[in-house]
Amino acid sequence: MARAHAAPSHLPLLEAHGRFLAARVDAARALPGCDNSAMDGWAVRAEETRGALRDRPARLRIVDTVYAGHLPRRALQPGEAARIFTGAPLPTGADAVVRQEAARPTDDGTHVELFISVLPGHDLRRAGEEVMPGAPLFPAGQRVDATVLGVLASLGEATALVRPAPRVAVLATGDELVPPGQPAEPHQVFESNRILVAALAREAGADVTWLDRSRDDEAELHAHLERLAPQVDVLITTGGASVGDRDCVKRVLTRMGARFLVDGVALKPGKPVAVARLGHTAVVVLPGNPGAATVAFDQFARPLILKHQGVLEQRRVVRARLSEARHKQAGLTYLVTVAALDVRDDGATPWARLRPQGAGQILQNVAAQGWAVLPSGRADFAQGEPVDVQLFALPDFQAVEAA
Ligand SMILES: Nc1nc2c(c(=O)[nH]1)N[C@H]1C(S)=C(S)[C@@H](COP(=O)(O)OP(=O)(O)OC[C@H]3O[C@@H](n4cnc5c(N)ncnc54)[C@H](O)[C@@H]3O)O[C@H]1N2
Ligand code: MOO
Repeated sequence: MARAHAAPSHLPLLEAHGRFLAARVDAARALPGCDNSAMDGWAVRAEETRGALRDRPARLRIVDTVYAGHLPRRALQPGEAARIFTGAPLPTGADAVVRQEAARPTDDGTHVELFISVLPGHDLRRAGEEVMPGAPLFPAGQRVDATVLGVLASLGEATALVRPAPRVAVLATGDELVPPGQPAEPHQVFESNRILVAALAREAGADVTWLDRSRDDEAELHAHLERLAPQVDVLITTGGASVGDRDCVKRVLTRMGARFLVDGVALKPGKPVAVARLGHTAVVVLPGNPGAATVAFDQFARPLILKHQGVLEQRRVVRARLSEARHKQAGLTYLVTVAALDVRDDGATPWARLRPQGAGQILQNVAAQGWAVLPSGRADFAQGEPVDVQLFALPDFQAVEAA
């Protein structure tokens, strides 16, 4: 879809949660910022602990107490030690810490006895040992999760440069649909796609600003589309995408001047999916079957929503063996829900535990791990046959230029 991403802006860290970095982040300071103690104990010169044992302790004069966030009052001279606490800066002259369990102050509090011998660097955290100033930390496209937020804050960043969430509207169509919470006859269907698709859109980073419903009536549908399209970046419809007499979504869009980039694909579930542009708005027409809507959203709407945020998602793909044989239409690629990857002791390749496939069913995708890809060109797949599985967890995101 030829559309520039939204301009990035600096958001307070918690508001940037779940978004994607619009530019690389380099470390603005060292981590840690200075040499400091890893333990509560005593800052010492390591050489002065040489040979120390419990019955032959090294004895040093206590000259200072250093707390985290405070500077030492003075440098350590030979024969001296400073009381020090975890995270407190190391006094000049000290090069090691002896933890307090291995030491004891004398009764008069003037000296400390050390029961172990330590080498320089013992129980210290060195300035820059984790991150050097200027080090490239996160690439553009990095997803801002909790761990990334923690790192940004520890570098002193109060904001992150991210693109705003694309605005998304979801319009469910169908005469048979009844909103949940109202009474329904057996021939009626509780409307579930709106909440399903809205939540999928949100999981892809969208700000779902509208949730509407239309009957299979061209004038009503037209009115909804005309009102919603200018207000959002991505408009997603469900139902009425196929060839039935009342499947009028594509017809109405065409009449409104939409340009179709995709209109039907060799994919199951999700075959009738379409992608179009209506003015500045990207429109994704999802099939009404919930299982088909889920796959079509995943393969067509999700990438669009992510692209608005400046990223291309790359899922991990693993080879796995089919837990059962499958027959399919040869001309279509099938995406079959994988409930789990099972590692058995019969080889290195895991087994993809397939769920029953039903475009009209809704349970198969709950807590799913990925899609098994049964490619077009063949009808029969044997049990145990290795195929590619697209995994949902831990994808890579790469920054992309606006098309
Ligand atoms: N003759 C043909 N018939 C069908 C074809 C075809 O190629 N030739 N394609 C089939 C495929 S594949 C799919 S997928 C479905 C999709 O059709 P539509 O997008 O037109 O969906 P509807 O007919 O409106 O609804 C299908 C099914 O889903 C239920 N539904 C719809 N919206 C919702 C909702 N918001 N919440 C819950 N359930 C919903 C609806 O009640 C129907 O049961 O077409 C095949 N037909
Ligand atoms: O594509 Mo439909 O999604 O096969 O049921």
